[in-house]
Amino acid sequence: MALPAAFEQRMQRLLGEEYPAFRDALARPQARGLRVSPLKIAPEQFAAQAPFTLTPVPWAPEGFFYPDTERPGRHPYYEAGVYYIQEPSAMAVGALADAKPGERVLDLCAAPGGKTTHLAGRMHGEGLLVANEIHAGRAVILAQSIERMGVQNCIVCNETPERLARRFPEFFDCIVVDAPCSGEGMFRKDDNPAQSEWTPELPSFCAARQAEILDRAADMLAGGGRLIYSTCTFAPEEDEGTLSRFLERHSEFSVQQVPTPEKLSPAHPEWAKNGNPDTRYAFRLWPHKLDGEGHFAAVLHKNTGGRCDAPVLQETYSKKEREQLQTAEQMIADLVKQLPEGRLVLRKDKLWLLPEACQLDVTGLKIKRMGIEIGTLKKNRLEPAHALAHALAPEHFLQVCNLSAADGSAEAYLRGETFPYDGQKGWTAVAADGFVMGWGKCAGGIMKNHYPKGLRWVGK
Ligand SMILES: C[S@@+](CC[C@H](N)C(=O)[O-])C[C@H]1O[C@@H](n2cnc3c(N)ncnc32)[C@H](O)[C@@H]1O
Repeated sequence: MALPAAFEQRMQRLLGEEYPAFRDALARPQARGLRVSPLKIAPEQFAAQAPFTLTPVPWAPEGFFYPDTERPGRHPYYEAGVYYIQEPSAMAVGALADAKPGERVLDLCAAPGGKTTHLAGRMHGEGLLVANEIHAGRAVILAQSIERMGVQNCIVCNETPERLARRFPEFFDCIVVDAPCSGEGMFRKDDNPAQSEWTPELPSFCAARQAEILDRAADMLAGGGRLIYSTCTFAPEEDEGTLSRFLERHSEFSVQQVPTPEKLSPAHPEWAKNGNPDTRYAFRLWPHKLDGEGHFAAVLHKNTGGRCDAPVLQETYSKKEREQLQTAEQMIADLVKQLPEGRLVLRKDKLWLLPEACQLDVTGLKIKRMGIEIGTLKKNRLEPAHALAHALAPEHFLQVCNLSAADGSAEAYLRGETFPYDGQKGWTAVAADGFVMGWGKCAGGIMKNHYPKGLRWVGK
């Protein structure tokens, strides 16, 4: 693989004797990884029963390598949100963030959702997870990832860090800034435009943008909270450089000394101009030292400051809407045995369930989704949302039709096929080996397929 000459020269200068090993690693195929969602199954349990060859990723307990010859991204379990396909090094970020149930967590640069869904798995549906993406198109993809992974306690927004910071000063316990960067760590990845877009000036451009994003993250972090800064680049002008300049501007922050996860290496303050010595507590992930791409990650601690609350949701409904909500509650009882705790809200004809931590006043912000989408109210019926099928465990549905991934019946469902089914009339959750993929509607011994048309396996 040909690399940009200026990049090679810099890396040769920085790595010295190690450079040939680094260069050789970039010529080898990339490692493949998937991260199991604890919202669906305990990772070790899945590894024991999975139809793939999985070996643990040492720095992320939910993560596993799989061989290049296998395709877990084309499997009913993927569609059911059992795992997320994620580059193995990228899993270090969610592991270091270590989000806890009940916390208020913000993923500020979140699309397509790799880190967000990792954080969500650690939170087990408790607390508030805000996933933000500045680009509208990418925010749609982020919302789809959240839906597929069945995350209940997330607000997905499409905002600038500035506008969010004005709404949520000193609010979050944990903020992840997986920053837009020069992408040098991804030069090896298939179909990655990083290499063709790279110029010698890109790192300083990215570093300036990272500074602005991190400053807004600092505004939004509560005192005592942690800020995780990560990139997928080797450039010290970003990485240690961005961190050092941040620490200069923010005396209220320090780099937290966390135990070094297996295979991760210390960062290099001496590589950055005026590098702060404490940036040695940050981590580098090297492709010649582990099975993964290049990454950088640091955990920062905010030593001073308060913890503020944000205005809560105030919704008022007309008499007609109140009646609609009441009817909806009865119709929900025909779909599920029990919904998680939360407040039902009606937005136009759409019904959402907001867990308590998600009941925030978000007026004026661009919101893509919030809590659990329950369904759409049509004349005298409720059409359940696809998201609802992903959000609940099978035991919560009134009716479940369990297909098998091994005999091809789950795949046939994903292709949109109708099939004979001797079940009760009505909406039925359709699962692959106990992992719910979507809805079907049973009538007269036939299961009508309600897997969304846009998601169907065409030609697969
Ligand atoms: C490295 S990617 C995030 C990857 C994501 N965290 C994941 O794990 O799937 C960086 C993201 O930052 C977004 N971004 C670009 N410019 C930004 C800005 N000025 N403020 C906030 N986010 C920005 C990009 O659109 C991109 O989605």
